[in-house]
Amino acid sequence: MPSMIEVAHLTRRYGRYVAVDDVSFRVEPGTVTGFLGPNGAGKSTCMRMITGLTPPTSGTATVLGRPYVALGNPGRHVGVLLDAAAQHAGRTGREILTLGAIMMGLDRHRVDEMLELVGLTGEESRRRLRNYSLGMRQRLGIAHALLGDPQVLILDEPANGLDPAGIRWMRSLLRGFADEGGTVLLSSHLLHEIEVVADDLVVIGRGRIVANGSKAQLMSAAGTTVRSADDARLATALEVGGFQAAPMNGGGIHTDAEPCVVGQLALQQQVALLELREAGTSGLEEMFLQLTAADAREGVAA
Ligand SMILES: Nc1ncnc2c1ncn2[C@@H]1O[C@H](COP(=O)(O)OP(=O)(O)OP(=O)(O)O)[C@@H](O)[C@H]1O
Repeated sequence: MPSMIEVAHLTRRYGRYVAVDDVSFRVEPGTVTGFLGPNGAGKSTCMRMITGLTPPTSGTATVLGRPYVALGNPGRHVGVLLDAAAQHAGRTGREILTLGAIMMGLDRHRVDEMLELVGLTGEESRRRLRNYSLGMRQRLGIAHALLGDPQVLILDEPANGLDPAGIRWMRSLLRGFADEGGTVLLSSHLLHEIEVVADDLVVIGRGRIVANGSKAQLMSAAGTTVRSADDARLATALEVGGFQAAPMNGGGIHTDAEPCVVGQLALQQQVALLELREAGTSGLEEMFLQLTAADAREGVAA
């Protein structure tokens, strides 16, 4: 089956500044792909190029096998949420959805269905957007993206402004969408926000892809965490053995050696182990921070 979204060597320069640098990835049908990167990494610029809002300096992006702008009535194929604040502040939520429905040639009852789906009440739908909280704008944006019953969703930081219950709701909505064969590309600057729902991850730092694969692949490559009675001695033994050994926040060591190797080395060194496990999620977080730390453009000083 062809990829639903295909990005090939996408590059965008602003003057001499390279915001997106030779980015390539694919998003497969029936999956949620998390597009992860720190602030300023180039996620929004990529998504704007995929949806035809920003012309690339070079490279191509296709959705459903065509450039987005070449899709007839694109909202019926691809649901897009790029900036939840970008809607007209003087319109009510209901008006925004109704206009969308008219433009896409949809039955008006879709508007009520979508309002109900995203949990906006009748009263809320009649408020003007300027009086919406960020979370309500996100819900409305998701309703707008889903209005045309698309096969593909492209959502830029949709969890921004949602409370924990809202984030959980959104995850189950997106999971359900993908399980029924839909395709989701979802960006975030926070791993924990999307790792539960993502099947695949594309990690971007300073405009470049720094990791790309299934979550399971990336997790298994995420190494081992160990706590012992003598971390310094164990770390030295690991390094002598050719492995990396980095101290973790709050104690313990993160290493690229497998748990059985760490156990053997600890035995040789007669260092008592207190805890030994595959790093999994915490390793993924560690890897995300390491991969992007050198690439973060903002954040450290903030
Ligand atoms: N129109 C523009 N003119 C000049 N620079 C731009 C423009 N749009 C984006 N950039 C720069 O390109 C870089 C990537 O921005 P982008 O918004 O794509 O990042 P992001 O990963 O989406 O980050 P965030 O999570 O902060 O939105 C940033 O340094 C940004 O300042």
